[in-house]
Formats: sequence, C-alpha cells, structure tokens
Amino acid sequence: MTKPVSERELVLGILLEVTEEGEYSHIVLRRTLEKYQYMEKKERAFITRVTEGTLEHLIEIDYILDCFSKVKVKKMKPVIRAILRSAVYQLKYMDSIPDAAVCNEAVKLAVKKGFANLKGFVNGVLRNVARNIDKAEYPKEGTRAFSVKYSMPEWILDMWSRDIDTATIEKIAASFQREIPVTIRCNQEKISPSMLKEALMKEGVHVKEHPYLPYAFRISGYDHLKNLDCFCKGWFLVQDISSMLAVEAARVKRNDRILDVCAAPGGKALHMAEKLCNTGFVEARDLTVYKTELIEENIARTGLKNIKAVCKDATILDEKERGKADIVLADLPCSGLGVLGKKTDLKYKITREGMEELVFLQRNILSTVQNYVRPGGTLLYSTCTIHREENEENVRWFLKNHPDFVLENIKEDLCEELKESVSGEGWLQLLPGIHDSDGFFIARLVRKKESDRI
Ligand SMILES: C[S@@+](CC[C@H](N)C(=O)[O-])C[C@H]1O[C@@H](n2cnc3c(N)ncnc32)[C@H](O)[C@@H]1O
Repeated sequence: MTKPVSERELVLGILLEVTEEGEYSHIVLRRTLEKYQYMEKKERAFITRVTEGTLEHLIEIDYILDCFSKVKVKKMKPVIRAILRSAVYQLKYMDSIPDAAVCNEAVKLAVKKGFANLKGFVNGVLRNVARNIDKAEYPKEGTRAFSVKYSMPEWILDMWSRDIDTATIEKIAASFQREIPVTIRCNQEKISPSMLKEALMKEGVHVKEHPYLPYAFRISGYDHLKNLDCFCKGWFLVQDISSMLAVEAARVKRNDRILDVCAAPGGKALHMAEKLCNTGFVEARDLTVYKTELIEENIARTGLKNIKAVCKDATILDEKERGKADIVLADLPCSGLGVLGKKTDLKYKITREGMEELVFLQRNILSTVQNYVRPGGTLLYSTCTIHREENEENVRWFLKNHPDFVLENIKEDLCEELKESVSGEGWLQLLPGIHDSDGFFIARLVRKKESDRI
C-alpha cells in the first residue's frame, strides 16, 4: 500500500516553505516532524538529513545542477527545482541510496505534484548528474571557489576577508559543515560535574570533558535528548561553551543584582543565577510573552529560586532600574554569523541591509541599558556573530559615546588556550574551526566609579 504522504514529499514541502516563502528551516522541520510523529524513526531521520543537507549544500548543489541541466536553476519551476535539489543532495552525499532509486523517486514525485509533462526533464537531468557528478569542474580560485565548496554566499566571504586571512576563513566555513557534538553545562546547583558525567554514561551517553571549562561536556550517542533522565531532572542545560565564557567574563559575585536584558531562552541568565549560589537576584527580560515563557520553562526545570522572567522591551528606558544593577548582560540580537553550522539556512537569509539595521538596534539597546549599571558595575556585551561592525566597532562606538565606561581585558577570566586570542584592547572574538566553540564575541565594559571620574 502506498503511504498517503512520503518522506520525500515532506522534504519537498519543507524546502519550498524555506526557499520560496522565507520560512526558517528549523521551525518548519520541527512542525513537520511533530505533525507526522507516527512515522518510523528511520523515516524521520531521513527527512531531517535530506532537508538539512540540501540546505547546507545549496550553493554547491545549484552549481552541479547548472553544470548538467540546460534549464538553469534560477529558471526552473519552484517544485521541480526543489525536487532536483534534494535528489542531487542524495546522489552526492547519501551513498546508501542507489542512484536509480533517487532518480525514480524524484520522477514519481514530480508526476504526483502535477508535472507529468516534466518527468523526462527530471529523469534526464538526474541521470546525467548521477553518471557525471565526479567530473563536474568546480571553480578553482577566488571567493567563488570557497563559495561553491562550502556553500557560503560570496558576499559573506568577501566581508570576512577584510579582517580575516584566507586560511582562517576556510577553516570557519569548513567547520560549519562538520557535525559537532552538543555541548552541555552541568547545573551545579543540583549535581557535581563528575556525578553528572557518571549518570549520563549510565544512560548510555558518550561524554567528553570540554577543554575550556570544568563544568562543560560534549555529549553524543543518545537518541532523544529530552528523554534522558538527567535532562528531565534539570541536571544540565544545552549551551555552547562560548555562552558559558560570556558568563565567566561577567565575574558574578554573591549577592549581585543582575539584569539580563535579552535573555530568552535563558541559558546565560540561569548560569548567572546558579553562580550566585542562592544569593542575589537575576531579572531575565525578553521582548515577547512567548520568549518570556521559554525562560520560565527553563527556570522551572532547573529549580533556581533567585531568578524571574519579565517581558520587557530593552529599547525602552526603565527609569526605576537606573544605576541599580551590578551586572547588565546585553547578549543582543545579532546576525548570527557565528552559528551558521546550527542554523543551516540563515546564511541565505541575512542581508547587508539587515545587518546594518541590527547594528542600529544594538546601539540603541546598549545606550538604553547602560543606564542600569551602577558606578563600578559591569555591562557585559556579547553576540554570536563574526562581524566587525556588530562587535568591536560597536564597542568602540559605545566607549566614544559613553566616556564614563572603560573596556576591561577579559584574559584573566579565560583558560590558557584562549588567553592569546584576546585582542590587545581586551575583547574576545571566538571563531569556529579555530576555537572549540561557536563564533562569538565578548567584551566587558565597566562604569567608572565616581571617585575614578576626572
Ligand atoms: C541572542 S538571543 C539571547 C540569548 C540568551 N541570552 C541566552 O543566553 O539564552 C537575543 C534575544 O534578544 C531578544 N530581543 C530582541 N529584541 C529585543 C528587545 N527590543 N528587547 C528585549 N529583547 C529583545 C530576542 O527575542 C532574543 O531572545
């Protein structure tokens, strides 16, 4: 009996929503998998792999198609384009599926979607690709070569090349295509790192210490993270090491009053609350009710009592908080160029204009929230991007416009391996492929005490 809807048909639907309607892949994929929960684990894994893989390698796939099809990718009908793209992904990256099956399934799907008249075209292009894929000549030099090899938009590579050498850019781009185990932070309010490691291993999880912090681990080899007993008990949180380093750089002390102005889903806010050891308080704010509820869910799971989630717009001054916070964490919305490996389709959606708007928003938020920092208190600025304007240039701009702040060097807050990566000015830009982390930026700004002012 044929299934009412096949895995490949679902992949097609997701790809169309993402590439033609501008939806985010992780959201559409999650929605689809939730809707078709009855499907076998193997089928669900196929949908995830082909969707993410096709999007991850989209520029390369389009290059291959353009080599072997008379009709160029841009001119194809959206449904046919998406069918061909996912089929080329399977031909190139999934050896376990016979080429003939990939071609036949693609033709069947084109017919089912009302394109019987194009079944000869689909069949012809794919058989041509299958026979000759190894002979496709890739560009050998310049930005185009990297762009096709790593499916990175050329303008992003060009932008990076203003500040980063070619070998490093290649390492960054390659790192986005590698599968990296999930990083977790032990919730030391509930369990010690060594006991967590033991408990996870008992559940069959592969656990490796992270070199940068003693309470961070890389985990792999589990099925569903949310089914792990250790997860349900709130013994750990999924968090990249870079976020933990940002919290280390904030230098949380007992009894501190902390304001996290862009906190959802709450990773750093919860980490800071944990560091307060049942003293002080963290107010974790975010823009929408939905985002605030995400923070609340995480607070409930970890069981921390010195933290609360509040829905508030960081661009609007909250007069009653003026000068009260020991630490303000500004982990701001950014272009996300440091996490392209995790957000597969983001690289095709970011634009130069969008990034300029983000710089404007970041400056607006920084100017507003600096008001909450008490004299001698800290404004910790971080982003998960690799973009000079959003990072170091924002810090320079901030210092120029807020001369009562200074930039402190964060070297002493980091492990030996990272110390030499701290800039002369004192901020840290982490680069995936170079560092064992996401791409991330951290700067600690401190408001001068009254006595330090001239
Ligand atoms: C980089 S994420 C924060 C991640 C968070 N700090 C963590 O560690 O889990 C940026 C957050 O800023 C929020 N945001 C965007 N604009 C905002 C605004 N005007 N006011 C408050 N939050 C905002 C977004 O909803 C998003 O959750």
